[in-house]
Amino acid sequence: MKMRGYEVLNNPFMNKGTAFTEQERNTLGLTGLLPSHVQTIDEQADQAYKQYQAKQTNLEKHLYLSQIFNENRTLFFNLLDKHVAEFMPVVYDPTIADSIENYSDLFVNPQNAAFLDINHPENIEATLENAADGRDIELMVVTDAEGILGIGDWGVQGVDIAVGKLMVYTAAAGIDPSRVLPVSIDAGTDRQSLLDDEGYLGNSQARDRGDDYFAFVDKFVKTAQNLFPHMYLHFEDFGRSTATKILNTYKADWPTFNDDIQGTGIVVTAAVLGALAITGEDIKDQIYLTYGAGSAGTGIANRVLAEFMQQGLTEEEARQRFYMVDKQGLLFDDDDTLTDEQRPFARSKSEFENASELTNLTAVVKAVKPTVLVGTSTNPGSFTQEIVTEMVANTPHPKIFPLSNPTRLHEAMPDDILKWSDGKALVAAGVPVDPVTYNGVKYDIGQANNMLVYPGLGLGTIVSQAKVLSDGMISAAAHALGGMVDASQPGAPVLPPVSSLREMSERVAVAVAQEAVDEGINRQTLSDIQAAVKQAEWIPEY
Ligand SMILES: NC(=O)c1ccc[n+]([C@@H]2O[C@H](COP(=O)([O-])OP(=O)(O)OC[C@H]3O[C@@H](n4cnc5c(N)ncnc54)[C@H](O)[C@@H]3O)[C@@H](O)[C@H]2O)c1
Ligand SMILES: O=C(O)C[C@H](O)C(=O)O
Ligand SMILES: [Mn+2]
Repeated sequence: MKMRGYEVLNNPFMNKGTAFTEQERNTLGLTGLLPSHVQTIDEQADQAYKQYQAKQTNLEKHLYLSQIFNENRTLFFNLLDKHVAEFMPVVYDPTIADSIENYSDLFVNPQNAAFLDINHPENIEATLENAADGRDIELMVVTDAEGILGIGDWGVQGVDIAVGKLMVYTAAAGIDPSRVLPVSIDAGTDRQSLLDDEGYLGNSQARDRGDDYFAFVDKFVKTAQNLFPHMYLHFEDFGRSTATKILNTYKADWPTFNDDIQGTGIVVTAAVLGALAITGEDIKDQIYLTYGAGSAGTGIANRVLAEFMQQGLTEEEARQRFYMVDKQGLLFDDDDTLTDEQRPFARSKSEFENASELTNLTAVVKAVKPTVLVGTSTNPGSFTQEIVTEMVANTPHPKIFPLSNPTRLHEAMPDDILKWSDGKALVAAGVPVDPVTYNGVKYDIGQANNMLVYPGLGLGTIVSQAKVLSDGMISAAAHALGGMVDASQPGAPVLPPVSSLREMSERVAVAVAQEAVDEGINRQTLSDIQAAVKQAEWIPEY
């Protein structure tokens, strides 16, 4: 039966609020349920923007926008579209970290998420069906919230990252918001403050990482694929010990994507390519140092390594140019605590005269003389003046990318890096930062956040209905993004600005869909890819 009256008003996918026309009010049983004046979406958006501006803190702004999201998706995305660069840090990173930390206290609405409970694997199918509520889902973002940004384990409260990533998918790539599903896997939490909190809304039990957990994930993936056979599945903020294992289990069979590993890998590869376009250097001459060799650190290194090989180096030659530092210092091959992902990058102690001293980043920078330094360590302030000065002494334009989120965890802030390097460093940061003026030059700082790429990657995969997300599609995305810098401007950023998110996403989507077609893994026939991508984009208008 067709929805009527309050059912319509309370459905965020259908609700237009005061913008329902007189005729719609008559046919949908809304007569008398709204004030008489009919508004346009632009009037609604203007009014909402004024209210938004009156809020004092970013968290208040975030909650206000969430309220509009909860009530009226079209208006929310129309507003977001009008103010994308201003709103992105409020709906997404870094403010989303505050909303996650306070989720249980602030809870008002489940936001159409699916809440899967590790204690009830028998409810997986019903949960997904209930949450989809008859909608044909083409994209899920799932998190178990073991490694939210750099802030760790937040249990069920991490569901907000799935909701937030999906907001960015629609804002950046026009993914239809009625065809997405945020999913939380509540596998418990090891955060004592949540376990001690009577108001905590998730399972108050230790996090499960055992066989039960992997069986649960397996049941979820298979049930979801069965219910929605064309779905693209995005994994977000899983823990270091499970993320790669899960991705590797499914990536050869279904279109699955891990944002921290693959999305970040693409963005940083694009940032390296952008930086090289600015300096005119050759990628093959770069020495690459990872600081913080977890999901993102190793994922990025693998993608950049693949780029070195694509540009002509053998794997052995390429690996010679990579070093990794984690808590213990430079990673060596005699260390039996290395993860499977770290091991291929470990070095031999015999390469160094002072191997036993290479237990901190400063000593390693002095020893290996990196030209590219990427921080995914969650260790704030670790890119010190001494390190930056040392890099400048060894390379004319060091590429320094502090990526740990949120802002308070950044390894260094761009203004300091530019000051310490006398304007020579090429910098990108994980969160948005204002331009830096140094010695009369304005430096725009690229935001090396995976949000620059995952929306377009998803759109390209969905439009082509690719059977899997292939390595070639991932590489195509990095090149599409890496080719967008304007190297002729002094102080140009190494990545395109967030204000051109839509253009970026479209470009990435076209490149990705084209690659799927070239590889013959598309399940959707596409004669004009550009047109198909454009046509797939949902527009936030009534
Ligand atoms: N900008 C982006 O797009 C982006 C994408 C993904 C992750 N990140 C950020 O990167 C960080 C790491 O995320 P992850 O998913 O890889 O987490 P992770 O837990 O998998 O990895 C973190 C790694 O850092 C290491 N580490 C912790 N403290 C350290 C220290 N003092 N010195 C050296 N290494 C240390 C840990 O041992 C671990 O290997 C987070 O802050 C996250 O927000 C940013
Ligand atoms: O969520 C972000 O802003 C980027 C990234 O996926 C992260 O985990 O930090
Ligand atoms: Mn993440």
